[in-house]
Amino acid sequence: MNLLEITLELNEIFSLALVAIFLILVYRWSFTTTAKNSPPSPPKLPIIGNLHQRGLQTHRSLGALSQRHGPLMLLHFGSVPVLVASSAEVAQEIMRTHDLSFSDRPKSLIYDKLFYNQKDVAFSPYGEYWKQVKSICVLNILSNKKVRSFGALREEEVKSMMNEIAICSSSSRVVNLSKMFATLTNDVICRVTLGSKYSSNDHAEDGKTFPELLLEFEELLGRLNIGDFIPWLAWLSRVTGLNAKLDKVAKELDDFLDKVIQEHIDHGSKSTGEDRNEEQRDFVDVLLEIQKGNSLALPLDILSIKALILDMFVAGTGTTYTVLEWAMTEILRHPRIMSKLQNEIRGIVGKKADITEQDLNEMHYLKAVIKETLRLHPPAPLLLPRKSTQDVKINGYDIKANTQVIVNAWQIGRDSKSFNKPEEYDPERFLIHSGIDYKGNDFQLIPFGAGKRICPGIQFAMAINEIALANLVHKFNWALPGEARSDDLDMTESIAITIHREYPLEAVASPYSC
Ligand code: HEM
Repeated sequence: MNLLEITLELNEIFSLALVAIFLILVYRWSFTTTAKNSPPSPPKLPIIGNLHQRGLQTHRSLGALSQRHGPLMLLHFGSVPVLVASSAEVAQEIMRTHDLSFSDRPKSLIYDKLFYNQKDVAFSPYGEYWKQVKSICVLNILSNKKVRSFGALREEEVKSMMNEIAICSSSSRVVNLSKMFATLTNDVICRVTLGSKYSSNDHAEDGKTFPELLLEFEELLGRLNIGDFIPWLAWLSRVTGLNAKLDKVAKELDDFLDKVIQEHIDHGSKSTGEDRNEEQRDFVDVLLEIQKGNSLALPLDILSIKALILDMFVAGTGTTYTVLEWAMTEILRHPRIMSKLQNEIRGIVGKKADITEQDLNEMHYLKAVIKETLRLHPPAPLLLPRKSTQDVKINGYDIKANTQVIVNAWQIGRDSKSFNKPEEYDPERFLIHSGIDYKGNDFQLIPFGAGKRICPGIQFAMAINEIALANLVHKFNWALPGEARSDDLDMTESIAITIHREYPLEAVASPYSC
């Protein structure tokens, strides 16, 4: 989101706030309609409700509000009731005890336009279609077996990143780690999904690369569309340009996907025929085969195929590389942790040239570093929004059907009831409590969500992150550029659905020889 767009969004919210203040005077502050047995709510304004309290970094604003109103809060975004969960206990009530009642996703103009009427997995309403497409993705890309089968491909891409770093290092150039991580993740997902890389050299018609298009897409996903919450103000999205921008980016990506699918169809037997073994077939091949086989309860149309391909990139790329970005940021800020990690990895790998998956299993400190990064910097701090499908009671409070639900994983990870000195980056805590994991059973650490809607890409993402981070700290010693000290490292977060660093992470690498 650029400055102009942020200003527009702020203007939009600000004008709405002014209108609302006027109405408050008109109604002589007589606007109180919250039901008796609802969870605690901060006071709301007419029309906009609590929209003005979302802030640009919504996880932080909601976190601060929850400190005042408690871990189960009911807000109103316009006319939409929004339940906010900010403790492990409440998250468990929502995503385990009442999981089925909270497994739906809300509708939104943004998701509709970007994901072919929410035909992807992530934004699809709960139901048979969602079950079918989720299991297609798990079976063909995301299962443990599939993730293991991509091991060689992952290693090749990590090697290619290490070579790039070695080149920078030999010419004393600063390494733009953020860019390297984005390319690595994009290349792995491209090869698995589309069969080849579409990175910095492949330009769409207007000169944008595929990763650039994805970045714009991701930024749009994090935008606020007032019309989703105040339906009679839906026209505002046309005035602010949001509608036009959504159409433009959706069209650009649609053209790109058409091109890729057509290439697969044109290659005919080469791409989809039996002469290619299971390992050689990419996700597009598999989806086209499924479509041709026509054996599904709900047939896959071409829009579903495009939505599923897009999901793998949008749900998988930014989320995965942001973990590497924040992990390297934190260990550059904490030299003691960096050297402890290097000692572990160098001790296990010894004089071998390459790190194997078997080696990774022994790297407990590496895993603790990744867990601690996910705790303090969950890539999707508010997970993805959910919606209740029936009336439910939580902690004695009545929650009505059609209430939107936000689980603040960012705030939950910083709860002093669960973690000692929660603001400190301290991977050791996960050596002591090594049983705490992020797979949806320990509600104090839920960067991937939990329950039926849990992220199916955990293994896929962690396989990339572990091998990449292990190689980075094994093969190089790292320092900040110039005279910068670890305390100087900028920690500003971006404003998007996935929280990256606002400014790229840059560092200087010097080769390590054992
Ligand atoms: C560190 C990396 C990742 C993080 C932190 C992450 C996080 C999340 C979160 C928070 C959700 C929503 C869960 C909920 O509603 O409870 C989600 C859903 C999803 N993720 Fe991930 N994700 C990551 C990587 C991936 C990867 C690599 C893929 C695929 C290549 C992927 C595919 C999906 C899909 C398809 C969904 C939708 C699931 C559903 O609605 O049923 N994710 N992810």
